[in-house]
Amino acid sequence: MNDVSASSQGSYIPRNAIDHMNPFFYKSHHAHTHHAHSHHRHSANYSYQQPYPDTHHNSVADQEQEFLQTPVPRRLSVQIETTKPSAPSPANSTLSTASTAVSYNTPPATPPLDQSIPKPIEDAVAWCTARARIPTPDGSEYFLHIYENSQDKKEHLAFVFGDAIRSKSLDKVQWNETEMDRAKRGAYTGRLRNTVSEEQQQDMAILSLSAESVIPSSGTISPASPPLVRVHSECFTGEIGHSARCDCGEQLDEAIRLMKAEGSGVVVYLRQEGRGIGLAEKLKAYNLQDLGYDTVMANLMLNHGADERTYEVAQAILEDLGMNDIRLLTNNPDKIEQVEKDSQIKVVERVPMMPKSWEAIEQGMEAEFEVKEGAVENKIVRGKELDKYLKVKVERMRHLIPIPTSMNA
Ligand SMILES: Nc1nc2c(ncn2[C@@H]2O[C@H](COP(=O)(O)OP(=O)(O)OP(=O)(O)O)[C@@H](O)[C@H]2O)c(=O)[nH]1
Repeated sequence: MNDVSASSQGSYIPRNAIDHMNPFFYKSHHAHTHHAHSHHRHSANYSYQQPYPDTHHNSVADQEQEFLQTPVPRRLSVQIETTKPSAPSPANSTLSTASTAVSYNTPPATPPLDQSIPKPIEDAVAWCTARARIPTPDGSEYFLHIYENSQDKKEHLAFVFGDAIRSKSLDKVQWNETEMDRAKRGAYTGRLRNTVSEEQQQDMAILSLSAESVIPSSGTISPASPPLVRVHSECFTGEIGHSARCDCGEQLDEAIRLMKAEGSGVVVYLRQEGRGIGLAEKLKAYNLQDLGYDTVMANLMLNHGADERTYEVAQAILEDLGMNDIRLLTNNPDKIEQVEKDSQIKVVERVPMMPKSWEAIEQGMEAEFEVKEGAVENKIVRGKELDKYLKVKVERMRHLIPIPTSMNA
């Protein structure tokens, strides 16, 4: 476990990060992290580990194959040593690709938080502070819910489709509030109607709500089958930035489309950009990906875990929305485990999210599958970078998507 392997070329990768490259490692290891970490904190334990296996002996394809088979930690659970190891010789301190060379010879200045200190176990609580109707271009609509919570300061969101799904915390009557106060924060059933005349629009003193102002709900009250749920993590680049590096925008659109079609469902939109590492760190990871490292390795090289997301807030939001049995839109088995863990929520069905371009390839429709140049209205993505990213998710992050047979050849 603690042996140090020195390679002739390479970067500072803590040996333990390599030893523990197992997607199940975080959970199984958690119980004894304290001992393990306190040990590592006091022993200089860096190694100059090549990010890819020895380039002198294997072909690039062999190296990639070998590397892809190395399981990865869900979160990085090693301590970075405070004692600086002896400096590598210049020859050992360069990561290079055919066209680029990047110096990488200093250990990270800021060690990650000490995850060996057990956090107090407390249940997350989430409460809805505002809700409003959002009409969409095809004439359908949903209610956007904003949540605060006991775990962080971020504004997590829920897109709620259909009138049957209600937020308990939103509907709760607050002390001294008027019907107008409730209407302002979205705590009404049905729809609000425009009953304000043009003259009244200038008069801010009119703060009452008439009976005609609310149109009662005409929708179904209880959905027939367990509702569709998507627990989605923020991806600025994929959802707003038209990036073809990932399928996040396409997945969000598809989840919304399916829920509109069913007339019911919830997208919990978590502000966990970059699998929890944040946008700035994700951009750094993209630079490493441009140098040839995959999405998992790039995170590890930045001293992050492969996936640092947590799902307690999602559970709390789903519980507030009265969810019990759900059909979860995901390819990610880790997400299913995390959403169900110690909660009332049960994933009774996993609804796969097949990437559109892979679906087209599998159906022999690749030629017909077209992404309009500069298209922004639909977020269907395709391309070599997307293919590589998706393959890594299947091979190293346990994602349950069949790789098109033509890509395995
Ligand atoms: N660090 C990092 N994050 C990424 C990268 N590409 C996308 N993301 C983030 O990954 C998250 C989405 O993760 P995915 O793996 O696509 O999906 P998932 O939510 O785990 O699984 P599904 O439910 O099957 O979609 C979002 O927070 C994105 O910002 C990347 O290359 N590096």
